[in-house]
Amino acid sequence: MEALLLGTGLLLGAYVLIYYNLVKAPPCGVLGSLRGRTAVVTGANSGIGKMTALELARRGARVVLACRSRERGEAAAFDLRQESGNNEVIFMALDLASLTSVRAFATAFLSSEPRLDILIHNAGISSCGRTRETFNLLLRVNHIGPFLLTHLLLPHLKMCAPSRVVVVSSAAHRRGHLDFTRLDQPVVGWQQELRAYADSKLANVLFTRELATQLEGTGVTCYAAHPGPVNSELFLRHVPGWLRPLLRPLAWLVLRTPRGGAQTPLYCALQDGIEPFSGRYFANCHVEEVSPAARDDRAAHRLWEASKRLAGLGPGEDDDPNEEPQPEDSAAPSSLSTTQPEELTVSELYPGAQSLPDLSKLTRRIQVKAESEP
Ligand SMILES: NC(=O)c1ccc[n+]([C@@H]2O[C@H](COP(=O)([O-])OP(=O)(O)OC[C@H]3O[C@@H](n4cnc5c(N)ncnc54)[C@H](O)[C@@H]3O)[C@@H](O)[C@H]2O)c1
Repeated sequence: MEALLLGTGLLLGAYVLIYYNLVKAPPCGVLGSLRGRTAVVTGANSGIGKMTALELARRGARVVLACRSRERGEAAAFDLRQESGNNEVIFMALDLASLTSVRAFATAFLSSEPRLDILIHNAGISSCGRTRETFNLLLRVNHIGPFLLTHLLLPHLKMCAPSRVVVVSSAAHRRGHLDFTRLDQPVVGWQQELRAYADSKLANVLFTRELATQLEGTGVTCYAAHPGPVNSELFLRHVPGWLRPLLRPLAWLVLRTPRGGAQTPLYCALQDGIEPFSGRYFANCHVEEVSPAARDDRAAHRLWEASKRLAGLGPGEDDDPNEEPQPEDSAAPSSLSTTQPEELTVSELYPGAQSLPDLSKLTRRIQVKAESEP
């Protein structure tokens, strides 16, 4: 009897611990008005991206949902307009697997939208599904597409500085390893897919690191964000149909909600004062140290050069980091979000929400002089 009680107590304790640490992660997004600001969120028709877009819309931003499917993208835009009461939520077509589509999106965006303040690379895949491509589809969607999109949208980001780029990465980057001789090799079978997913998430962290270096002094900052383990369709949609009804309740029980998962990307997009951590990796709304492979500046630079080739960036298109940014819009506030007098502050709405990362816990970024590829 005692053993039974002890066992039940332990189980309950473990569940409460998991529930409050993982499922109910404290909201740490910042409240402030984003009126007059424009944000792009990729893959915003579901999961973490949809919740991220909702929070940005609630703060008054014009939000562009960059999604692959017109039907699902338009439906999400409709939902988000209803839920946020903000009519400035629109859909624009973007398929990150196609470099032509990325270019078409950038052309349409740059010609129709006068500004870009926040770019959130959220879209991602964990498997190739039934698609058989001649290239590494996971790297293409999770890294090369976002790499190209960032380059093409940089003129707007610079013009609107201070502006931000957030790359939704994953703790899976710790298992990643980049083999530069086989970067674009097609991925076959679930084991290779798992490895390629981790590699692409490592690419996200290294890309963010190098991007920060390239953008120093421009007022555009960037962050890699780990949303935590989230109950979304990312992995479930590739699980055999018969297994899904078993896994769904388990996932609901132990994983974070998409809204919880959106908190760290939102923090990176909105929190004032984190600019000195440009290029760093955040989890649970705190800056975190990454694995040695993910803080290797030489690898980051090598990946940058390889990505330029894989993204088909011509020499003229490679953004010149020394180029003078255009003058800041004098009407725009100097920080990304502005807390309006009539609005609630984070601590009023979410008591106990975390604020700035504890600077004393930070390990300095190791500066390794990047060398050009042999
Ligand atoms: N769910 C988790 O536990 C978890 C953990 C760590 C990181 N992440 C990351 O969070 C991000 C969002 O994932 P999620 O969990 O919300 O899953 P999700 O499957 O709900 O969202 C992924 C989104 O990306 C879109 N997408 C896929 N391929 C695309 C393409 N070719 N072009 C444009 N959009 C495309 C999908 O349509 C979908 O809207 C991903 O980058 C993922 O790697 C998720």
